[in-house]
Amino acid sequence: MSSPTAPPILDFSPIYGNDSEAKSKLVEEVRKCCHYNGFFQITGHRVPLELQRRVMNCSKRFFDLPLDEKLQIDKNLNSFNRGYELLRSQMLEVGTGPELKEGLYIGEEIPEDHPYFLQKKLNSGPNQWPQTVSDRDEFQGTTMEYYHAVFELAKDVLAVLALTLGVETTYFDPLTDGAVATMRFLHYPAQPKDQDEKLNRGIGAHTDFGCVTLLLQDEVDGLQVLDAPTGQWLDVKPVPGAYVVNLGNLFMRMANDKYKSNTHRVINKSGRERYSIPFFFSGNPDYLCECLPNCREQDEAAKYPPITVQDMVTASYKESYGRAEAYKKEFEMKKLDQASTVAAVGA
Ligand SMILES: O=C(O)CCC(=O)C(=O)O
Ligand SMILES: [Fe+2]
Repeated sequence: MSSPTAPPILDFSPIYGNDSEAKSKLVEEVRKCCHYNGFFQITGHRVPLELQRRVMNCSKRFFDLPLDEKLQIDKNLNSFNRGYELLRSQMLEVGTGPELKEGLYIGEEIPEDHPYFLQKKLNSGPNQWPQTVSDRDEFQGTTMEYYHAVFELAKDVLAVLALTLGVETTYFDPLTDGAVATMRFLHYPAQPKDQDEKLNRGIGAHTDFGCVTLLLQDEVDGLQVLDAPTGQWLDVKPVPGAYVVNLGNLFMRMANDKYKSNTHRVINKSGRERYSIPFFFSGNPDYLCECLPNCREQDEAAKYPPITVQDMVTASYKESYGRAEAYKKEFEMKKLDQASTVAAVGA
């Protein structure tokens, strides 16, 4: 058996050109990746390197702020998933500790009179901007410029995914029109080198919830993808300017499990701070996710009933945050237990 290899790096530029042979080759390679584990990297896209550098600089400026200033925009203060998330808030992998990462959640600017806000659509509301970050206008401007650039790229990726399914590039327009996407600035502090691999995660083993994720990493590695057939964890080495693209659970469901949403994790053992910016494309909240064309044989049934983007993603969030809450409660109970034991001994 050949040894497993990390997600391939694909040149995306044929999609913007007229070389139909190069385009077909790209589509074929993407299709192969979708069947294998749903992960690939792309270069040759249209998001400028210079914009990626500016947005990474914004992210670092934010995380450098004192904790009390970051907590002024605590994401627990609103119900629409925007703002700052403290270290150790999430726990995606059963049996591990809360995750060693902090984040800033950003999305399309949705004012409080917008129908999406009024109807409580998925992650829809005003962004929570840090008031004390240096060069605040530039911070907001760059962040939104980047958000919109990656949104466009996500649409291009979906157009290619449509081609892999043998349908028109416009097939996903009803999914992308009015789509909701969430971007996270993430910061992983350096984990001590000798820390127990089993228990400490930057982000625990998980699959993504939505349709497709586009991830920008800095030059510090730490991201790993599980090679299901061999059980090995493969490093996804950072490639300057590239996006790691992976399919989420929603896309796998629509593809009747023919395309994969694969398990991945981050352990930052580099001894350095790590920064990344994942962009989670969910889709129009009202879009009804049904089995996609050419994803089943004629007599094969769809494995899943239709579900809206809104319902599918909301259910996934509830599950993962519920786990972190349950863990913290258990942890607090243990501390209380120990305190009462100590008190009894000391009495
Ligand atoms: O930071 C990374 O490299 C991966 C992040 C990730 O998997 C996620 O946020 O879902
Ligand atoms: Fe992920």
